Amino acid sequence: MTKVKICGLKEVEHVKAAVDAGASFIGFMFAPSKRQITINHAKELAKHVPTHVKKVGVFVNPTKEEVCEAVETVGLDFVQYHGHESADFIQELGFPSIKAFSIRGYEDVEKASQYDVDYYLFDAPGTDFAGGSGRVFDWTLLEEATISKDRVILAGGLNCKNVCPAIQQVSPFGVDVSSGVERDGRKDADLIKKFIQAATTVKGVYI
Ligand SMILES: O=C(O)c1ccccc1N[C@@H]1O[C@H](COP(=O)(O)O)[C@@H](O)[C@H]1O
Repeated sequence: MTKVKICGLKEVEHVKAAVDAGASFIGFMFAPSKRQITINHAKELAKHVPTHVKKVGVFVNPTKEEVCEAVETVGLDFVQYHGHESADFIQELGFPSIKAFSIRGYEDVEKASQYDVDYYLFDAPGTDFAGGSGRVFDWTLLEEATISKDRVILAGGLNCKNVCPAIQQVSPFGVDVSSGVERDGRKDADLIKKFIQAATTVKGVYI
């Protein structure tokens, strides 16, 4: 079954909706974004996340101190690096990690092989911020990827309508969504539920 990460949560109601609907990962944004929250805010939200659902902190070019403080205070299970962090930087910090790659062309997909991380997240390039633009990239660019599919998380403009064809085409380990489960700039419990239902009932080609 394809795993789902619901990203950019800010309200307890939406954390509960994601957990109840079967999300495997919940993402808290610590980087500049309209979804950015403080470490203390995330700590409060984290109280509503059971241990089987993994808490992910999303950062863009953070300092080591920022990452360590958030991991310790919130009890993060994974750190998502969504900027230009080097493989050495991620390695030195040593936390379970997800590295995001903004895909403009195949050369961006190839960059993934330079990293030794738990999951490789392929996303569309950001617009105002480093990610979370709600834009889709060309999924056919992943066809030649050398990274094992069971380490791939697909992101970028996914929603309740396109998540099934996306999974059928790419067969990723997981899918990640932010804009696609929002209405008028705010997360929507009904869309979260519909997205998770769609993503977890469709079968990929390889998984
Ligand atoms: O969500 C954001 O605002 C954001 C800002 C900076 C870096 C990453 C961000 N979000 C990540 O991008 C994916 C895709 O978002 P979308 O579904 O296209 O809106 C999101 O899931 C986050 O992992």
